Amino acid sequence: MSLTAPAADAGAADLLIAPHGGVLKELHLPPQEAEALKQRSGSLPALDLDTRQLCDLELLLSGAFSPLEGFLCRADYNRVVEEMRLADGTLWPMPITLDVSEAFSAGLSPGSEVVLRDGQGVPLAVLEVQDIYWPDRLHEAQRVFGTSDRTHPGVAELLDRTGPVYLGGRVRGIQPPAHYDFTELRDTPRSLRAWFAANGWSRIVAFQTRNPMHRAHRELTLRAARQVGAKLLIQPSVGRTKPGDVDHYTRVRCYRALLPQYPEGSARLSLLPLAMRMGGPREALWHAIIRKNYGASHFIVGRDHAGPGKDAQGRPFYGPFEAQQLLERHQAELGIRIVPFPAMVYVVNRDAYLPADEVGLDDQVRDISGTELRRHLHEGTEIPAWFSFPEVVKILRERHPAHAPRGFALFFTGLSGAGKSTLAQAVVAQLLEHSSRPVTVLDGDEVRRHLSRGLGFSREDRDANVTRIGYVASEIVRHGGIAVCAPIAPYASARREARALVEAHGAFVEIHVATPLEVCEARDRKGLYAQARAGRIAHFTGISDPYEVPENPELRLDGSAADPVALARQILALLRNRGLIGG
Ligand SMILES: Nc1ncnc2c1ncn2[C@@H]1O[C@H](COP(=O)(O)OS(=O)(=O)O)[C@@H](OP(=O)(O)O)[C@H]1O
Ligand SMILES: Nc1ncnc2c1ncn2[C@@H]1O[C@H](COP(=O)(O)OP(=O)(O)O)[C@@H](O)[C@H]1O
Repeated sequence: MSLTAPAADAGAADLLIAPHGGVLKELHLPPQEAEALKQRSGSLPALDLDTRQLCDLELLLSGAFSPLEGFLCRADYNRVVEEMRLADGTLWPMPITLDVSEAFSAGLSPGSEVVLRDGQGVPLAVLEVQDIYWPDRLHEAQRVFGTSDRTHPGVAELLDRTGPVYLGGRVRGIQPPAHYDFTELRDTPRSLRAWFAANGWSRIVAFQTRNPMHRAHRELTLRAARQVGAKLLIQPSVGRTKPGDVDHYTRVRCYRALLPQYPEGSARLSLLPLAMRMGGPREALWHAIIRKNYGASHFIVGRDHAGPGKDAQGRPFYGPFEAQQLLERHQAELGIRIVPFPAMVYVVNRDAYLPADEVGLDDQVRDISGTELRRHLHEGTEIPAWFSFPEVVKILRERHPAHAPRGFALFFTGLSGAGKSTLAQAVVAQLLEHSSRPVTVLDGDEVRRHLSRGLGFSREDRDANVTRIGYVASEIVRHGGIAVCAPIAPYASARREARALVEAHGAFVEIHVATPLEVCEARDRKGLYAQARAGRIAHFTGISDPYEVPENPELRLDGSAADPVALARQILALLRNRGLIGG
């Protein structure tokens, strides 16, 4: 069985930079072979990919991850983690791995085939399993991200939402993942290279972004392009970015509105279905390699490239110019030229944007952070013309109307009988006294009658229960609603998972109802503690099953310290302080 031949570069295409490793590794099979494999795939074990895996697969198949020919086997993985190199020595900084559960891996052995499907069950590719291995994910986090702090989104995903077993092996493509949005802006490395060749572009500087672009970005990209005498490729990541980012539909509308601000024929917009890891320097190196595969000769690396924000102690995970330094160290081997750029700032007295390192002592500098911009949008206050373009601001205002309430989830956790349901009821009653915002209650017992019917109290079932609650809450929050959840949720990892789901769209307020076990047991409203003590109920939380005490809840209160009305008032005060409710 043969893979499709690499693009036959000819004429203008010869002027383009060679892909990483020399050859564009497109992994799609020719149509007839793809159809035959699709027919056969019905009888293979199937894996339905999550968003990250789907993005990775799409970029593997299209050749954007050249020279990779599949998901990393152990030898490649180990060397990538330790040294940012594949086993053969090729520079490659990010582990591209296919994680699965232990149960799924149990039915496989080297030589097995697995059909990789999208969320709707459509077969996209077949993996020839070469290697099945148990990675040390903590070690991976420390080496790849330089930390095991779960405030880092890449670390949280790796430690809490990544299966324990990795499958390595070659991938053969049946069909690319389907996209129904902005189809005219989606390119493969081959199609973009062909467009460059057809339009006589060979010096091309690529710009990566996960945010809406404003004047500072336009100035930066224009300057970078002029500096190196190149055309500009604006290639935003639209696969998965940092939780809480502006959604890609809105961003792409903004980018489109910005394009007329560039000299005609000087800039091209193309979307990259990349699942970012927010891995700072290593990620920047990876971004550069990907852009090289798309045919860009230069790559802009700004301040704090692919930065994950601050750690649990409020310190940045990476130095602002660490990414630039790392890429410069590998410049010769990389091929694609790095264009390092300082932050662009607005200098009031000159009414111009300047690189931060060109600003004089007498200059008066202004900037608006992402947080400030969100505040302006929320409060409907003026966004100055020096900061952005009216066309871009209009799109952002449509998406984030002023004073639109932000959705949030109130997540009570604690032992059975701690007072979670009672407090949830009291809070809901007080919320409804003041406003008519929609409130949905996801109470432990209630959820188990519907959403989680059939689940028991094993760790696996409890985790599934809490994740379902987190998922439903995240949908409610996404639409600006209030979700009040009250499960025991005894495991920290499942609570973190629920938090991550919700925080992608709004606020997550965790309240530990820390009523002492003796009080809960003395209350024993349902008689369950007595039964648990008598050994008639196994795995009862607090008696014969663990409860992991939350380390950093937004609020911890003793559910026996005051009456529920008083405790609920305390919670409402917290919500008010955080700007989540009015009054
Ligand atoms: N083994 C065991 N351990 C703990 N709780 C038990 C168990 N068996 C039944 N129950 C009853 O189920 C309610 C807890 O369900 P949850 O969905 O909140 O639990 S979990 O979050 O999935 O751990 C809990 O309700 P609450 O008392 O309202 O917390 C109990 O009534
Ligand atoms: N603040 C409180 N003061 C006194 N009793 C309370 C308080 N909160 C709850 N209770 C009582 O404790 C029992 C268990 O409360 P419940 O809300 O059902 O707990 P959970 O949902 O955590 O299992 C109920 O009988 C309830 O009336």
